[in-house]
Amino acid sequence: MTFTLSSTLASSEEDASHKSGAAEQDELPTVPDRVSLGGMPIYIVDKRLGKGGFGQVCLGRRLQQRKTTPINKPNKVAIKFESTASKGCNNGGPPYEWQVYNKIAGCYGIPKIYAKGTQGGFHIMIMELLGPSVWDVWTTEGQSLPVPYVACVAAEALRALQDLHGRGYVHGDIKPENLLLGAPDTPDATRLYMVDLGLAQRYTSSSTARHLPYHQNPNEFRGTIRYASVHAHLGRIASRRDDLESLAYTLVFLLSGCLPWQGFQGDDKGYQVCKKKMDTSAETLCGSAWPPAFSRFLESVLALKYDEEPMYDAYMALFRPLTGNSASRPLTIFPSPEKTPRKVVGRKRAREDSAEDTAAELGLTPPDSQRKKARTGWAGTQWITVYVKRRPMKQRYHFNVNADRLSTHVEKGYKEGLFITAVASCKGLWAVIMDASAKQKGQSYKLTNGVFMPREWITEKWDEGYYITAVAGSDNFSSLVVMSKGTKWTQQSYKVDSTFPYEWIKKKWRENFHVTSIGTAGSPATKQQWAVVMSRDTEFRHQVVEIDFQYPSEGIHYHWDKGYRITACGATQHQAAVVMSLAKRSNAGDIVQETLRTGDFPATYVKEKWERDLYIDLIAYGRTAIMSFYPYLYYNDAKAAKDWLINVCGFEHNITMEDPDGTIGHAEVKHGFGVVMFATAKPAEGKKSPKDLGGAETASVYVNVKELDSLHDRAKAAGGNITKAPYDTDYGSRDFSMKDPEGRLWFFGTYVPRHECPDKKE
Ligand SMILES: Nc1ncnc2c1ncn2[C@@H]1O[C@H](COP(=O)(O)OP(=O)(O)OP(=O)(O)O)[C@@H](O)[C@H]1O
Repeated sequence: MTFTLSSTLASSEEDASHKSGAAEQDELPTVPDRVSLGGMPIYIVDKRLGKGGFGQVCLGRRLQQRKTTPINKPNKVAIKFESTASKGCNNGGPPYEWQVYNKIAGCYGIPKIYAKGTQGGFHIMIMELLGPSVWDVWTTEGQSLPVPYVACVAAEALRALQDLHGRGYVHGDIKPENLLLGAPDTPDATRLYMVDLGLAQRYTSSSTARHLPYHQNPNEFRGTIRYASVHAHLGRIASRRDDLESLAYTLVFLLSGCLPWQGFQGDDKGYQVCKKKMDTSAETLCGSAWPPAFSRFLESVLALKYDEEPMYDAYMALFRPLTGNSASRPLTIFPSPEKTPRKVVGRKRAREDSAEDTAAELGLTPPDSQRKKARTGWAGTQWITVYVKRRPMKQRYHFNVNADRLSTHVEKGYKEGLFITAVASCKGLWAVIMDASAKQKGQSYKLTNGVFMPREWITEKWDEGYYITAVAGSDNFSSLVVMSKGTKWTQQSYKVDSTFPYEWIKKKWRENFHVTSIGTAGSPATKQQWAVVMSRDTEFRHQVVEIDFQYPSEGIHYHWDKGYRITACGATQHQAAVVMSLAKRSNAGDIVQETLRTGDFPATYVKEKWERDLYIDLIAYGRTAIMSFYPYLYYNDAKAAKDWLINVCGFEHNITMEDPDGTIGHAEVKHGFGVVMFATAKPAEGKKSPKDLGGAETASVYVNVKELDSLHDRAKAAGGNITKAPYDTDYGSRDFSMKDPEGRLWFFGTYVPRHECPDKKE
């Protein structure tokens, strides 16, 4: 069983490659040479079939072989030994896995358990003998399996998961090593089974059968890094969607032989892998080499909510057409449910279309315009502003403030009786919110140059009775720390760390501290740092942390509904963290709160919010989103560009040509965020254009966003050269550009998070 915290997990997935090795035989405790459990015949222990983190599985042969045996006392069995001293057993008690097997007996695709007992210092489970794992088959077949095989694995694993989930459990460790075939030379040799329930967990309450409440424990990880869902990496309580995400990664691994996040090493391997998963869209991962069913499945699974019931039947229906006909099918698959024949009007559908259509019919693929993209593969940074409804009051905001100008604004505010309530930094400039909400008796602030959190100054101010009430850091580690007098807090402590210091927060929670501010500094080019400030005797009763590689919308809504409100937030360029608190006051849950994410500082929106008595309470700038991306191609001969794409890069779909009329157009990205402006290089009279392109004779080729990654890869494979775009466009962040082998074709993409994303709890 794999059951370790993230820091110790690095080796667990690598274990997969050296299961059942004779060379390792000696490292394991010697198991008895025969097993005799009450009610069962005696079994001679034969060769080892496999081993895991805590146990080993051996072949058992019945001492007295019979021509015919009762179904539950076969001649050959698998015997799983786990030392009673093993960490997987609770104080020598039976392994946790046994409980799960008891609860789910008879589940589709789970091996039969004949007996369990203890003998000679081992917990012993006698189970149905199975054959090689899908990992073994993948290895023998040259580290990639054909589509029909993988589609069968998909369909069968889905059926087994449907049954397991139906019984209130999630598996928690779906991977090729835990998917086994039936015993060779038996009628079940081509059936698929799921083993290793050591990480299985209930996701429903055993008494009410209702879904367990949502919760995130950042830093807590169970599973195997390579196949774990992003939610598992982020420490969210396991739910059905996690098994399906792991299954999707398993399928891609079986098809393609590798996953893009393999090869990370070091202490932060789990973090790096998770980040890479978040930055990889379903289209990129599944590529265009495989039938679209795989990316449809992944895309749909990634969009599942915490407690949403997956559409197992629809998923199975996606894969079934790819499994081949029943005579040639490499694995036995569960018969498809009775289906009303679909009326096909017009043309005869190609196989790939039929998977698409099935998915659409089953509601898996809503039209692009409605589809909420879980991961589009491009990180984006935005302003996050959190608003709270208050009695009418004066509030002022300043943004894009240069260090030299800061004091002018602040002093002016102080003269008007306002205090700084929130600060943030974006691209080396500062944002400051001042208002009359704080019941403060005095305030002091310090702007440092290149030093994140000026310890000496903070200590001095603490001694004078001030507490940190707001903090922000910039890309070069300069910081703006605001300390105030008049809070009811009695003690304060802060921690600066390159990873979000959740363990420290948990320790401080136990000492009656609560998070009161968060600041971040650094950029991807340097190390990033979090500063978390915690204070004692706050107005909070309980806090939770939501952290993600995008704005953690689901967790925020869940906790809003439970009466929590956002009381601190911060974001680096990789992650956003939100702290939500339950106040001691019983009516605190009535507080109206809204959030907004915007590409630019939300100046115009703030005014509109003020009209509704909503005032900025918190502000941060950092990564909030996986952006939609609208690429465009620019070439001085559009036809040649198209030819190059189609004939050399093998790029077929969704290319539309536009006349080189020199006008500026704009396109709305249908899913996700963003209105992206684009322009041809020859500007029309009086219109804006990208800076360095004016005057060239050009045409543009617009490429559907979905094709970007495959285009990118194919062009690279065809000898294209990918470079950084040489200029910033007027319309947003530059990203990258690409030339064909002759240096002719320019391809560049840009994303602009111009679209506002409001979120509210009233
Ligand atoms: N019923 C079975 N028949 C044949 N081989 C089996 C059977 N059950 C398990 N094995 C083999 O033993 C290996 C380890 O089994 P299992 O995963 O249940 O053990 P574990 O100690 O819980 O492993 P891990 O630490 O990887 O979670 C499997 O990968 C498989 O190769």
